[in-house]
Amino acid sequence: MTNPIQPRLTQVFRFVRCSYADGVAELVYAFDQGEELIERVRFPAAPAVPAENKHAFEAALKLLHLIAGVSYYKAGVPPKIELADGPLDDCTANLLDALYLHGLAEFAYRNGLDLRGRIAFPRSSEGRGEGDTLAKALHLPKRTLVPIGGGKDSLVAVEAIKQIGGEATAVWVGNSPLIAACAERTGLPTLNIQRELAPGLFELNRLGAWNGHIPVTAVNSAILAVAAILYGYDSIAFANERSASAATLEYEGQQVNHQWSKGYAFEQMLSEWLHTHVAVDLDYCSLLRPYSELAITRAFAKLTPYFDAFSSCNRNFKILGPKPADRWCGQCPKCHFVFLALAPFLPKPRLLGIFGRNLLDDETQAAGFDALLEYHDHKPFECVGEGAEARAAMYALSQRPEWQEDALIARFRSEILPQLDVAGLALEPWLQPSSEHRVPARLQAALAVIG
Ligand SMILES: CC(=O)N[C@H]1[C@@H](OP(=O)(O)OP(=O)(O)OC[C@H]2O[C@@H](n3ccc(=O)[nH]c3=O)[C@H](O)[C@@H]2O)O[C@H](CO)[C@@H](O)[C@@H]1O[C@H](C)C(=O)N[C@@H](C)C(=O)N[C@@H](CCC(=O)O)C(=O)O
Ligand SMILES: Nc1ncnc2c1ncn2[C@@H]1O[C@H](COP(=O)(O)OP(=O)(O)OP(=O)(O)O)[C@@H](O)[C@H]1O
Repeated sequence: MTNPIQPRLTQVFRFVRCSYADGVAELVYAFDQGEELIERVRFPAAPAVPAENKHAFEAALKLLHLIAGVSYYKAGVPPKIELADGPLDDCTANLLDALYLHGLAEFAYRNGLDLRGRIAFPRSSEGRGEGDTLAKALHLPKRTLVPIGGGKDSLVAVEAIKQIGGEATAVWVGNSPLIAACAERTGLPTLNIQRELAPGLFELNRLGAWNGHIPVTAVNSAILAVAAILYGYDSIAFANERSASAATLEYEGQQVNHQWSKGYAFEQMLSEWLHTHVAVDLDYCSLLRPYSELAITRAFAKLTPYFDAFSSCNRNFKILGPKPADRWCGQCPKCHFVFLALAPFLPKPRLLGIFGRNLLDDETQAAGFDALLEYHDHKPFECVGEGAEARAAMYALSQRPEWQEDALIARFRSEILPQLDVAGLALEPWLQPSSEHRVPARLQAALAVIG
């Protein structure tokens, strides 16, 4: 398919329409008068939507259309956004404005763009709307969709729900065999939803579209909200850690967070939106919200049955292009961080067995670990823990005889540690949960299992 428009010169981004039939949602967008861009989301063996749930389903589908548009909007970032269905109520417009501004903050920063003042979803002039009252209860079955990402976090969430006897389904979006293997290993019922980006987007990329990071967790969340109504689940429990709310860097007064749609601000906005627009008994939360990355790696270190199946290395999850030959590329910030964060909690040979090598005994990886520690660099644009957390893990290893000789630990001791205040390097505070979360009452027992 060809698209003759010059994406960076477009004036209007249009949400053209969305529809659903026979398990397939079609989300349609266009720039100016250009060709339609059609994303499809396939829900396998989807049951018919009962009449009493139709309104909720339509609302969730509409939100998915609005949220998934971020992949296409970013190709041109034109000055105007147009909605075929008319303006949004304040609550919806606030959610979308925030998501596009903060979820695209890394994209904007890396492309030298400033999106402040540019993103304004059309909103109804009355100023009030559906967001002011709760939606009706749908009496959804008491069971949980647990999204699986192939990495450690979602597996910690799965095992916690299993331990409290919660009814749950392991669900994932996309066709990653690695995620499928992890989902299978959970022993839970599984649900695999397929997502096909509009082929026209790749054509736009070839034509020189703006490109960069998008808030993919928001897209997955919206897909799962549709799935919850379709298949009948009263809760969606992500595995987004406390550290995900921390900015990657600050630039001209704006926080840039690679993980914005994994953060608590987005979780609160979306869960409130679902309660007011879809169903008051549909809960959206993160089961790992109270925990730091280090608390999660400590919990994961006990889950040995997953050690030969999981991977946190995002290079596995590319849609296009080559995947790493091994589950762990060993070169990227995720590999660096997960190696470092697991190290305090696993016997060294066990850790080296997972990664097939010792990343902390490889001098060529020094710059990568320095960035994690925020030493001479900012935190990488990746899903990694806070700098202070990485420093605490490094310090803990530097005190252990079995790690002291390794090249990067020895370098930490001689070069970096003398510049740090040891009082701020304890591991223990990172293992304490915070009280901030939106986990519904019936899943709260799972929190005690993790912590
Ligand atoms: C797998 C990955 O990390 N991809 C990021 C990478 O994309 P790349 O161009 O190298 O290859 P593909 O993933 O094959 O994508 C091809 C193009 O498709 C477009 N695109 C893809 C997915 C999508 O949902 N929307 C899209 O528009 C885009 O034009 C791609 O170039 O680099 C991109 C640019 O920085 C990233 O946007 C790709 O990230 C994916 C969306 C992705 O799934 N990334 C997750 C692993 C990820 O970053 N998760 C974050 C969560 C952040 C959040 O707030 O949700 C995390 O774990 O911290
Ligand atoms: N393809 C996917 N389908 C559904 N949910 C996903 C997908 N990829 C990631 N997620 C979910 O998004 C959240 C954030 O992903 P993240 O990559 O941080 O978690 P993870 O893969 O479980 O662990 P790790 O941090 O080790 O990579 C998790 O709840 C994860 O399950």
